[in-house]
Amino acid sequence: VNRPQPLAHDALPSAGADCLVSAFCLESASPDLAAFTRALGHIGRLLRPGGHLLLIGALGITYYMAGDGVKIPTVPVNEAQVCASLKESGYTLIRLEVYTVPQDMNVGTDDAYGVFFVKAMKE
Ligand SMILES: C[S@@+](CC[C@H](N)C(=O)[O-])C[C@H]1O[C@@H](n2cnc3c(N)ncnc32)[C@H](O)[C@@H]1O
Repeated sequence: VNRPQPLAHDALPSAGADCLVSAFCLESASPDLAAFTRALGHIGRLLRPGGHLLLIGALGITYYMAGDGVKIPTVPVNEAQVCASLKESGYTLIRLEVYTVPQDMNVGTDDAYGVFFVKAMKE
């Protein structure tokens, strides 16, 4: 997702995909908010105009543990930043839902305060 063309050029129909699903990837693959926004633009190139993006991600997350002592740094984003990044990358937001993580579910594997669920359309 850090590359302008994330997949081989013949991996999808030339018109682009109807729908793309990305879950808990962009905030872990992006070093900062600018890279998060660029990644949204990169994956958007895989979609046909009018195609839909279902994007799921963690809110406010700065790290997650991927195994014993393996701490993966992440970019913390909030709802407003996700909306702004989508707009900047050529999507129309259709729906945004947020799940707030209850305190007692925080067991130390990450520091997200919530999860966002987005449905957006590629312009
Ligand atoms: C927290 S895991 C989420 C895995 C899975 N999508 C899920 O929801 O359970 C983050 C995933 O992001 C993906 N990822 C990390 N860097 C990436 C990159 N530069 N390009 C594409 N995918 C990447 C890897 O597959 C990694 O397993």
